[in-house]
Amino acid sequence: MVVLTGVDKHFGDLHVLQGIDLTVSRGEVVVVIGPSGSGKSTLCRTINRLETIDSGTITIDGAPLPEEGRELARLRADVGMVFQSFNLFAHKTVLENVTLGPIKAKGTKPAQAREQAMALLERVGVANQADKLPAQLSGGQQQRVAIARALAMSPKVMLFDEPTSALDPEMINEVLDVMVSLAREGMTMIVVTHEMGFARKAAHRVVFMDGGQIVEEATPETFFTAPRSDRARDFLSKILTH
Ligand SMILES: Nc1ncnc2c1ncn2[C@@H]1O[C@H](COP(=O)(O)OP(=O)(O)OP(=O)(O)O)[C@@H](O)[C@H]1O
Repeated sequence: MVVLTGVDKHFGDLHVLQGIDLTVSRGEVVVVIGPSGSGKSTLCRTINRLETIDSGTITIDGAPLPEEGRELARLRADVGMVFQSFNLFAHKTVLENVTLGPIKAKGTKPAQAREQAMALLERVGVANQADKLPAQLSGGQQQRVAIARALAMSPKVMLFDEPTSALDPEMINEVLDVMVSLAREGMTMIVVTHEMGFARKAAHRVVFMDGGQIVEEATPETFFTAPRSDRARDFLSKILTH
């Protein structure tokens, strides 16, 4: 379970997160949407400790987020993150990209890490690309490798920050399908996306952010048919007409 209480964050004068309270239960899939600049990425990045917070608390299964050192490495293993840009090591093979984390952070033996990585690559449908370099793969395949890499650490929660927005349209579904299957397997997920099809299919809850605040939360069904706030209504009318 991920719990944020009163999380505040400034970038200089910009108050980018304003008292965020959010609880994500184990096995829950929360989709975060909102206009550009509303703080969605920053929210993800604070949960993964890529950004510090000014005040408030963030806990994962009851443990507060560590600041530094070995504990930070443990946290990085607890939180699997998938970014818009796949962030794979260009000069390592697909297989090495997936084995590296567990070998370094968890001390997993190479043979065991390889076996686990092959199973994960199979799960995301790219096992036949294991010996290639990332640049030899399509964007959709690279993003699926990035998902496998995040899963390799056996995370407690997976964060996705606009995972399909850098992809050509025909590759979006292959990545979303992997995410839907993870959701159905009971993975705890926080997903920043404007792919409303994913939200409808897999989300338990939609969280709408604007101006660094959570303005509204509801089930996808309620949110898409009857948003309560004017800001959410305006936002939905813009994205759904695109
Ligand atoms: N490292 C940083 N330094 C200064 N300002 C930042 C930094 N990162 C983000 N910001 C600003 O904080 C605000 C929120 O950014 P954030 O990326 O969290 O929003 P977002 O909702 O994810 O937007 P988008 O949908 O465009 O990715 C924006 O105004 C952004 O310019």
